[in-house]
Amino acid sequence: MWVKICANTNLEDALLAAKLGADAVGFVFAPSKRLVTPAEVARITPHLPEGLERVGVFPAWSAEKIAATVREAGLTGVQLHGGFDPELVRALDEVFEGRIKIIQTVHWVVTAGESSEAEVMKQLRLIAQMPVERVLVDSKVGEATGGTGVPFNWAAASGVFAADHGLKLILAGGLRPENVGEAIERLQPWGVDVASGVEASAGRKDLEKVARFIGRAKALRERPQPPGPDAGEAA
Ligand SMILES: O=C(O)c1ccccc1N[C@@H]1O[C@H](COP(=O)(O)O)[C@@H](O)[C@H]1O
Repeated sequence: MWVKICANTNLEDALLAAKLGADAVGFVFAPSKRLVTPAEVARITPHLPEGLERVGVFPAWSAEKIAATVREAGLTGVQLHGGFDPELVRALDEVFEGRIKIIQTVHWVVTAGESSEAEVMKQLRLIAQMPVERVLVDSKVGEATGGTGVPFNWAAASGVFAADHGLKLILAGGLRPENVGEAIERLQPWGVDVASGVEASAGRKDLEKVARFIGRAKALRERPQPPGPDAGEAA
């Protein structure tokens, strides 16, 4: 199970996540209580272990601005959190020639009830035609598109996660040490991602919560995936 500990704001927390077995750490450049600047992240990433993925969470910026931030901050991945824009995905793939992992976020609008299922399914079919393997499904609550601490309806989402669209689905939204095991058992995602559920306060991680979250997630395995470029990297 691939695990990302997101919304880091300092070196201590990012190193803690790495030490406890996270596969990736995230840094939020979208409007957030956990917002960081490229310069701040540039002071953190040189001190992280080599194999640890460093993912920037971006709003709807241009490909040029995202690429400049990736370079300045020393990132290995981008999480496109400001909607699905095929042109942006193509432009980033071209600029980085596949060297950067792209995670496309799809939002499950929690107030939309079961109609979210059809909308998310539609977006996954479109994304499956793009040079993107990883898709993060996160809750949208009102205008808040991330870091909400609110899970979406896992029962309604079970068909989406069980469908064979050839994508690696990452579950996010309101995950915590207490519910991540149930979430994985019900949806069997390829990976999980958490921000607020492992915090002591906004932007500060809680050691014990991070340890319990990673321990629980790593104890469970994802659904077997078809072999691809990432095969075997998140066992
Ligand atoms: O974490 C944030 O503050 C944030 C703000 C704006 C966009 C994305 C953000 N984080 C992403 O949201 C998911 C879910 O957060 P939570 O676990 O429900 O608090 C998180 O994994 C980040 O990828």
